Amino acid sequence: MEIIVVKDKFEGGKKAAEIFKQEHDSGAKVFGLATGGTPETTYEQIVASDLDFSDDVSVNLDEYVGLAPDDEQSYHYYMQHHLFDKKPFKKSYLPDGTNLDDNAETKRYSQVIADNPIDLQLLGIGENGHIGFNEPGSAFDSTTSKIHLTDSTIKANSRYFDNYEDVPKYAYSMGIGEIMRSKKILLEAFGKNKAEAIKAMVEGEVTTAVPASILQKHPNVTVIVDEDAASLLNLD
Ligand SMILES: O=P(O)(O)OC[C@H]1O[C@](O)(CO)[C@@H](O)[C@@H]1O
Repeated sequence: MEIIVVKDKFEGGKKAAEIFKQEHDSGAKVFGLATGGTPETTYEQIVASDLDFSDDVSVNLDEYVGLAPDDEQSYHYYMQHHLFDKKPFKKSYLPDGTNLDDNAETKRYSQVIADNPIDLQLLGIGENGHIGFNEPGSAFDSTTSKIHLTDSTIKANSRYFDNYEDVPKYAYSMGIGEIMRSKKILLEAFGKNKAEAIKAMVEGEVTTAVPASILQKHPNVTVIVDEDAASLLNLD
């Protein structure tokens, strides 16, 4: 695991956008994308760059069950607003939150991922160590599934909603097994509230109690952390 410590999320976004450019220049065609507060500066930098995705495909990690693409809290809306409006891809895939038939939707999305092997997957990390929406206890070989969000995740994400009750309790998420099949993984974390999760991911035991810890077993992971998120690491 390569760890890059940056001053803040702005420097982190710049570094991440550089890595997108390098991978794109060396032939990456399928980009796995994330939502949440963490990748916002990365998308800002990508938008300001000369990167052109018009011949490429994007595959997002997750979507809330029950939210339609035009719902401002949906991850479809987030992606449209932060990236796709300004840097369109040839084709962009996200789980369909309006499909309430979870068997059909998870099967469909797993097929999308199988048909579009991911060259570079961007990840954030939850305070509880989740990647995508794969909460603690998720199997390391999981495929796309409907996840019951933990209280910690609902609380963390309630900052984007009027109140706690409005946060959807379920999400469709790419599985850990599918994330692990990405050729390269780029994980970002900014802020003190991510320090425990980063320490457990990098230096802790590989355990399903910390989903991100499985990344220790992936051959090509780069982690971009600011000084706060890196503050508990034993770096020499
Ligand atoms: O970046 P945030 O908002 O702290 O969220 C952490 C992670 O959890 C999620 O919200 C759940 O997938 C991701 O989008 C994000 O990478």
